[in-house]
Amino acid sequence: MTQYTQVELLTLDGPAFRRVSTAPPRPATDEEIPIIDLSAIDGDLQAREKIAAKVKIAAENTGFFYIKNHGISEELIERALANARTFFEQTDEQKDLVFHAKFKNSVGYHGVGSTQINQKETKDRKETFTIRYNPTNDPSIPDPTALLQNEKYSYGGDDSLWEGVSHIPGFKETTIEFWQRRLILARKLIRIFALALNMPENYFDEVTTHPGADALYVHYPGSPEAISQDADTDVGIGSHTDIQCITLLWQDMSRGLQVLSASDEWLDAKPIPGTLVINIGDFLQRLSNNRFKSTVHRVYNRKTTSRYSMPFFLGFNPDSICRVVPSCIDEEHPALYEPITCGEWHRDRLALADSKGKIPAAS
Ligand SMILES: O=C(O)CCC(=O)C(=O)O
Ligand SMILES: [Fe+2]
Repeated sequence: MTQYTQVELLTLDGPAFRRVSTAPPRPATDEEIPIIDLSAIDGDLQAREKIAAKVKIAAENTGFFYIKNHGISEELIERALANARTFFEQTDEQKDLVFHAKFKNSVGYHGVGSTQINQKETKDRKETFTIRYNPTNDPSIPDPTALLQNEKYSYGGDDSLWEGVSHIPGFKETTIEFWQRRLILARKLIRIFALALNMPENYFDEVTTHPGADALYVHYPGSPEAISQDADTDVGIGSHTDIQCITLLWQDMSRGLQVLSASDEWLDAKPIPGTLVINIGDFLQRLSNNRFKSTVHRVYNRKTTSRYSMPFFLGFNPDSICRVVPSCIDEEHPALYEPITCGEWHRDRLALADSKGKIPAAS
């Protein structure tokens, strides 16, 4: 008989609990985590509606899917990965040149065990390098000056962040280029999500002009020997949901990403070459009146070798008030949530994690 335990999650309304089977993770079926082909995304509306129909099913089911033919070149991804490796292979002193506490908004370096995304589990066994939205790098912003003058959008400490990694050839250029390509792709995807919510495809355009856009390099070190069950730094990243709208994740071939299925079982979200993993975050779940699922996931790297991943988190403009999407409201489904800005939401969620004594590295 299936046995269950519970995962406890931090939410602004107090702790939330999710039932989860104690069985080891199993492979996901093609329905549970489908592969969606984006080759027609720049075609006509009808082609995008077809993609949206597939995204809708995935969003209402597991909340995770893979995308292929997403338009970001393997060459750029390999170049970004090489930079991530070079960065993490440095000495602690070199990595601390970009120690997060030197900058605003937690950008820069967080060391292994310095974060704990799930307070009921163990410290995260990962180190990260984080950048956030910077209007100067956004190809769709004609004049970033006005935005930069506003504290809310100001990236803060940008130049000094790049100074701390300037000894790594091409690091800044490649990191920004990869961020830009994902920002462009994320904006296309959010249009697909608008269609999937039965709204016009430009519905979210006005809230993605200067959106939250956090990009991380993540290194999960290998463990020299099997990690004992009671070690206090065990998992790669504990069970959690992402905070903002959608996540675009590149993962290497190590495996270790596990996703909680609609039937409360852990699924292996195995790496598939040429794909990115897309998942929905809490803010989009909220705007969809819980129609689209922000799904619990975690990473276990219990191998002796390193695992690398490169997530990108899209939010909406930090200052735009967002309300539950009208198509998700009817007499039987009244709006479950008040309007709120994504910035406030993100800040409160990060502060909640911080109040538990652990500074989150983003997401
Ligand atoms: O490293 C991964 O594969 C996933 C990381 C993740 O879930 C996160 O950073 O929110
Ligand atoms: Fe995540």
